[in-house]
Amino acid sequence: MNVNDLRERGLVLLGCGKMGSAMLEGWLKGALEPRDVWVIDPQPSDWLRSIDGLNLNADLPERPALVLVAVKPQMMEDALPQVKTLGGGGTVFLSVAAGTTIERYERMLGDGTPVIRAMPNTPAAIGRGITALAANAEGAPALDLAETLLSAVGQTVRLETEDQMDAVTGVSGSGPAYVFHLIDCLAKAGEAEGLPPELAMRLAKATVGGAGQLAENSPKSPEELRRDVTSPGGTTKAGLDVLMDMETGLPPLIRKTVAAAAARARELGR
Ligand SMILES: NC(=O)C1=CN([C@@H]2O[C@H](COP(=O)(O)OP(=O)(O)OC[C@H]3O[C@@H](n4cnc5c(N)ncnc54)[C@H](OP(=O)(O)O)[C@@H]3O)[C@@H](O)[C@H]2O)C=CC1
Ligand SMILES: O=C(O)[C@@H]1CCC=N1
Repeated sequence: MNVNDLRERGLVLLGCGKMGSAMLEGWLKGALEPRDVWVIDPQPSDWLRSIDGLNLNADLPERPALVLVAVKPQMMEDALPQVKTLGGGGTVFLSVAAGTTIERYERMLGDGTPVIRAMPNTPAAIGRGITALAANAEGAPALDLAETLLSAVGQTVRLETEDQMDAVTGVSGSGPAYVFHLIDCLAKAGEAEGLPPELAMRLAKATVGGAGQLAENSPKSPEELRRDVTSPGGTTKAGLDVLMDMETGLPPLIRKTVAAAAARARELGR
């Protein structure tokens, strides 16, 4: 199966909120035309309504090549029956729902349904996401196509086992929220040190954005890059002594944060 199959047979997007829209926006930049896509969403956004040629809450094609499931896990029981008849064969189901396991889809859609489970993140909205993928045996032949689709919105990575998906969710799926919170905390701390709010926020955003890009592009490890900032007996060392405390600093806090997100993903999957 390849992108031509999507164009010939259609792609159905079940749920088109933040994540579905980020991905659709990426595909419409070149991989697909609006007429190739059927969107099912009870309250379509103004942006969706404005796309000429998009099949919005229209009758579905008989055998679409792929159904992308982008509803919240809690809505799954209500949403999935709308595409249940497409289970059991030629249509591939690609899910981005946190926690919802491949086995649960097989139970809901019937044995033999090709299922790919994926975990993207919201930097997809600017083509800078990363998506992890895992498939059942029937879905494995469609992994190349899923990667092609998802690489329109950033990097992709295949997991060795689906079991890794909840940890991935805790790290990169939810991760952007941790980083946005870090930006807020950094700006608030700057304000507390006497900076005007707008300046503090501008400094915080540029620092996190620039450091993230440097970490991604540099041949040096984050640890080396951190050392480059840290002059002996200087200001950074004073700050890091607080941040890197193994009992009260960031390491135990981030460990607990990621563990809580992964545990919630496992819970949602039940
Ligand atoms: N946001 C993120 O950072 C990430 C999200 N995900 C996963 O993506 C999925 C979607 O999350 P997100 O985009 O944030 O959530 P949103 O709430 O923004 O999007 C879900 C969409 O599904 C719609 N919907 C609700 N019920 C139905 C139904 N019965 N049939 C069809 N559509 C329905 C909602 O409509 P309405 O608003 O009217 O209820 C909404 O537009 C989740 O499973 C989440 O785990 C994965 C990775 C990252
Ligand atoms: O918060 C959530 O459940 C979703 C999954 C990963 C990011 N957002």
